[in-house]
Amino acid sequence: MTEAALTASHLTRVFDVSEPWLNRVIEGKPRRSLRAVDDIDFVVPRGGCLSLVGESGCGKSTVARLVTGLYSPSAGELRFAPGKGGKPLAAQMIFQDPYASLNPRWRVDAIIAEPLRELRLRDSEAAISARVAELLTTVGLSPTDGRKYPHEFSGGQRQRISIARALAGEPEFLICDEPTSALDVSVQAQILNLMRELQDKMGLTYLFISHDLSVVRHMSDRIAVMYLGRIVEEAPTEVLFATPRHPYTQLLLETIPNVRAPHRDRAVKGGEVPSPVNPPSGCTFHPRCPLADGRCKAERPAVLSWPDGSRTACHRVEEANGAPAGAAAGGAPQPSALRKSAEPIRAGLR
Ligand SMILES: Nc1ncnc2c1ncn2[C@@H]1O[C@H](COP(=O)(O)OP(=O)(O)OP(=O)(O)O)[C@@H](O)[C@H]1O
Repeated sequence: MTEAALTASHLTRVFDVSEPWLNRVIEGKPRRSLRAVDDIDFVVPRGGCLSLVGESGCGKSTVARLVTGLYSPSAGELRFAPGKGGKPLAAQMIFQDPYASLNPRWRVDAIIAEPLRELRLRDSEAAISARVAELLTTVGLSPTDGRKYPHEFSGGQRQRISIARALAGEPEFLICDEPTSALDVSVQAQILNLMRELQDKMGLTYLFISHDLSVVRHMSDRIAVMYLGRIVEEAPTEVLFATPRHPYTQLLLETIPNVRAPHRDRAVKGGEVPSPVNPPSGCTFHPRCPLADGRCKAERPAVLSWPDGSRTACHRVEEANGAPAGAAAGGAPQPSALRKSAEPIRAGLR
């Protein structure tokens, strides 16, 4: 059993998406709210990686912003374990688009030095320069690259610069929001390998966010699949890939091309994600679910925990499996043992 770095309990974020007051008064329209994150529980194991996966709009980035403190929860809570030396756990974010998140007018050494200066982590210019050079080397760049500007680098190199800047703040916890989705597949593998190496070397904890199960497969100890603001399945990575239980997880897995069907259509089948402003009744996945019946339309499924460490919110899974002695409703999962260091991620990922 591993210690938790972060525990989310009943985490909820509701946005007010009402029209302006005057329009509502004139046109008699009611207030409208959108449950971007709807009562979710998860644990990020210390020194491990939990990935959140799902289609666009399912609430992944909102969770990332809640964890970084950019948004506050509408309900529920986030509990961080203490960091090194009893200090609050230091978290840093790595963004999807390294170009947009790097100031184009600053040289790379100034970009990486900024957290060192702001957090007063080094007390002289010489010490700052030495640390910047060390960080550039750590992420596989050359200390002389510090003299260049972001536009002089490729996408993968820019993401290395973003990682170096994030590491400059000496974080223990990195929140990675689609860090490789703007990169070519072969470069994605290099960045994922670098992130895993850094995790092993520095004992970093990751909350990793992606719409692509194949990207998170090699990074994650556990994977949580989100749909319309809820976690519909959460399991140890190998369990999720070997025995995906939820019909939505199965749909997501079908979109991963494999050796036998490399050109498989990557769109998730079963139609569009419904509007979270006016979500479907019962199980919100029922309009797209090939297994849905009357109960799914009427009744919201509870989250059940299974003896293999997975959790699902699906009536049909519950009916197909019975409710075995080990299954229990609700509650945040326990952090389980972390994966062993695996083979390097190959170019192509899949
Ligand atoms: N500040 C906001 N105000 C109103 N609605 C918001 C706000 N931020 C997000 N939403 C809505 O919340 C839902 C979840 O959005 P979120 O960005 O978290 O999803 P996502 O899974 O990260 O999608 P993507 O991969 O496209 O970023 C969406 O319907 C989105 O329109």
